[in-house]
Amino acid sequence: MFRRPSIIFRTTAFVAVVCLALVALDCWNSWQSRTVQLKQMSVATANLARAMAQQADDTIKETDTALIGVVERVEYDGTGPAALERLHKVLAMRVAELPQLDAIHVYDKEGNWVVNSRKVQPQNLNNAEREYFIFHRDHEDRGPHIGIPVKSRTNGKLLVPVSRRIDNPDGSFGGVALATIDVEFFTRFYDSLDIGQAGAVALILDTGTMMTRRPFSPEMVGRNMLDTSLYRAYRTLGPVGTAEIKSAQDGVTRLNSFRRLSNYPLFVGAALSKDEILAEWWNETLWHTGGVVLLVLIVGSVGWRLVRQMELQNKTEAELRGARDALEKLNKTLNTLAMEDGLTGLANRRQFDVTLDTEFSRAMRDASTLALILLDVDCFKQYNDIYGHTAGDECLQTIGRTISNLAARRPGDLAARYGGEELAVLLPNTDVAAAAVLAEKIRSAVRDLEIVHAGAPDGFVTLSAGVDALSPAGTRQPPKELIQAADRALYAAKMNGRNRVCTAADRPTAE
Ligand SMILES: Nc1nc2c(ncn2[C@@H]2O[C@H](COP(=O)(O)OP(=O)(O)OP(=O)(O)O)[C@@H](O)[C@H]2O)c(=O)[nH]1
Repeated sequence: MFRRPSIIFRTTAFVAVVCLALVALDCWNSWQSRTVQLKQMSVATANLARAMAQQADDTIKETDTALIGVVERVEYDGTGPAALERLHKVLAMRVAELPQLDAIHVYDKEGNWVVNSRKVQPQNLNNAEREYFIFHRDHEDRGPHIGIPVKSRTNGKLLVPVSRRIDNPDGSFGGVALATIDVEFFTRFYDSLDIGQAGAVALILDTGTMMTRRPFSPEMVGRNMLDTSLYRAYRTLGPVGTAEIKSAQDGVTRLNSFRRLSNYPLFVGAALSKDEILAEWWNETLWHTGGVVLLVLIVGSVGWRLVRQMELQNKTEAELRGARDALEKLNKTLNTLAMEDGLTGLANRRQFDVTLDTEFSRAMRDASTLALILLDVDCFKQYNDIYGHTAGDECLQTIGRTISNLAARRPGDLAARYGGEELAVLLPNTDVAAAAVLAEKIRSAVRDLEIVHAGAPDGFVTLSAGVDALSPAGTRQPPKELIQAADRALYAAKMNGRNRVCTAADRPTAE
């Protein structure tokens, strides 16, 4: 059977649910705003990578366009003294126009320096061992080639070589045209980007060689990046993608976006530190978590006080109920004590008087009968004298029990101690004859107890009884007269030799 939980349990559960709901709501809210923050930053890094890729693409495109012109001139004008003089001027002009360029060079098929954009034209220098030279010598491909970064022989700068092959009229290898982009050009652009303290960006060759990066360090230029997580992510997810990567170098976890250049075999990577991305979110989260904790504490403490109050109220109510029950019990006991005879356990005189009045009125009202038996222990003075007062008390108790067992069978019947050794039985709706029969039963039962009484005529304790009753047709008379009539009958019983029942007509019914 389902038992409804107590109000205290329900209140405690309600407060607990409210507190938990507040905490859960705050956690969910915080997690949502963290997800949004990371998503926004992912878009931001992707946009950054797009801008970097565009810048690198444009820079190389401009450089390559200049190279195409140079190759065309050399292939058509040749490398005679007049042509070289004109070419030198053109090269110087191109370099002056394009801020990213450090220089433009032309090498013959042996790698010897033919002409360049600088004012001074060094003699007897050879670049045949450079990677880009070897590439063009061995490949007939006429497209641009982005080489691995080199250090300038003339000014020591770090340079990104962009080169094209020059063919002889018969299609054989005739030399190389080279334009070098200053690494610092990219570095300056990357420094202008807002990527926080721990952010990083890089320009990397598709083959895994680092061109440049921010934070910049000269040793990183030309480094092989094949083993890095960024390169692996690019290879796996590329040409465009985003990945969360923990740096092996500085241990910082970053949100990386990478993108391949549209026209050249390079890719850029843009990364923002996750800690920096989430710094503001952390700040906000700490504030409202503090607020929620405070709220939970307030709700919890108010709830706790409420529950305590209820417990106290319940306890007080239980105590009051207990006190009321105890009082009722005490009242009952007092009532019983007030209405009961302490020795025999029968009703006392007070109760007898009250009941007589009540039953008398009822009998008059209903024109019914009401009988009264008065009983008196015979020669009781002698009994006390012979056996002592305590034995006398015990004898009265025994007689009381016997009367109680025989009389008072019906709800309205009442057996009472009328006074001293005198007892009474009140019987509503009973006539004299029926009362006399009951009186005889009592007398006989007491005699049959065979309580030895050396002072009594037949050696045992006996009773005498007087019986009378109101008749329905009788005239109205006070209850006192019923008692007097029964008493007269009792007197008659005594006079006629005791141990007998007499009615008001003074006729003994037993010997
Ligand atoms: N032990 C004891 N004796 C009581 C009690 N109440 C009354 N008595 C005694 O009962 C005796 C009544 O004596 P009496 O009125 O002379 O009558 P009796 O000796 O019974 O003689 P009859 O009534 O004429 O047979 C008195 O001695 C009372 O002291 C009681 O509660 N206990």
